[in-house]
Amino acid sequence: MAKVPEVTISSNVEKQLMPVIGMGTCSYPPADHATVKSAVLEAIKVGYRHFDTAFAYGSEKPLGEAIVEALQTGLIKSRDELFITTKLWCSFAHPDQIVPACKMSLQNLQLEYVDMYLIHHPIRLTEVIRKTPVEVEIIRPIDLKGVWEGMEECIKLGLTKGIGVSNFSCEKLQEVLCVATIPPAVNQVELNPVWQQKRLVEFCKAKGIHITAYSPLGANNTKWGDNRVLDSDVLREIANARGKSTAQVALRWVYEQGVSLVTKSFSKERMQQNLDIFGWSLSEEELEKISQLPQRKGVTLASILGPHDLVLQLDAEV
Ligand SMILES: NC(=O)C1=CN([C@@H]2O[C@H](COP(=O)(O)OP(=O)(O)OC[C@H]3O[C@@H](n4cnc5c(N)ncnc54)[C@H](OP(=O)(O)O)[C@@H]3O)[C@@H](O)[C@H]2O)C=CC1
Ligand SMILES: O=C[C@H](O)[C@@H](O)[C@@H](O)[C@H](O)C(=O)O
Repeated sequence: MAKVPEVTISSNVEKQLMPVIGMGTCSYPPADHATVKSAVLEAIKVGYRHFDTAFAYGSEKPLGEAIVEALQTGLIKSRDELFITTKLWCSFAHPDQIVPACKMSLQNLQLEYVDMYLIHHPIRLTEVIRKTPVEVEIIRPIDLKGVWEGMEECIKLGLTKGIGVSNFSCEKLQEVLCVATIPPAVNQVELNPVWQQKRLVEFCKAKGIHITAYSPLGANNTKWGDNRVLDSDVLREIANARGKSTAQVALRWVYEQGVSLVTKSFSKERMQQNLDIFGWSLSEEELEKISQLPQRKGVTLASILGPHDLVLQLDAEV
């Protein structure tokens, strides 16, 4: 079984070890409960120990059930062997609702704590939504100071070991850093060869915030992604020359940026392939070719919530 390297995350209260590759659980079209549960069990079997979920994905419950079963069947000996990340949905991004929302996620997951709790997006919705896009009336700016205090409270109550953010620009991170007693440990953002995020990577490095890349394969075959990564001629040529798949070249490039990554596959063969990116590295020449790829953000909040002014403003920040 593959052993995935770990990265030390040290900007929160305790030092944490996070496996550099995590399994995503957001699928499109949304997978049913049984499919998510069996994919998680398969992922544990092939060596994944880091799982990424969110209230919004509806995958907390099947992930929790898979963990219970993995413990019962001895696939893992203790819950501590896993690194579990979940996220505060925008509908609960209000100071009074952070602790209850975290407790609700823990209940879904049947866990006493998560390893990382992230603010999913820097925006608030005043209602719990059942469908997207949403009406403009329910969109509000987020009270970052109040919300971050709630996140810090989750650590103090032992509900989570670490706290962080997702989809935050340099500007939004700076706002959090100005009010934080406990700085964010992680910023989970879209990052891949066609959206390299050089400025954000530099900024986070300087501030000691660890980046986790999502959609490292460009989220092909989903509503929010496209095939620009997996259909890239440059990546395919490198892959052919190396005897690797295009996906492995993309994931290896992401890993070489000094970040961790969460990628989703519910196929056993691709799960294994996506873990098999160690023991070789890209050459200077290959890195140079990849750095020249045309850049465009793939995942936008407007594609989820609708093209409302505040949402478009956030999408324009990088
Ligand atoms: N914080 C945030 O706002 C966001 C977080 N995320 C998180 O990041 C995770 C991963 O990102 P995601 O957007 O899913 O995109 P990915 O870049 O991981 O791409 C997933 C897609 O690629 C396919 N795939 C996986 N491996 C391979 C391979 N080796 N070769 C060819 N195709 C492959 C999968 O299909 P198949 O299953 O059939 O293999 C799926 O269609 C999510 O599941 C979620 O947990 C994602 C978006 C936003
Ligand atoms: O309803 C909203 C969705 O769950 C949205 O938040 C996700 O699709 C997001 O892009 C993610 O994957 O994190």
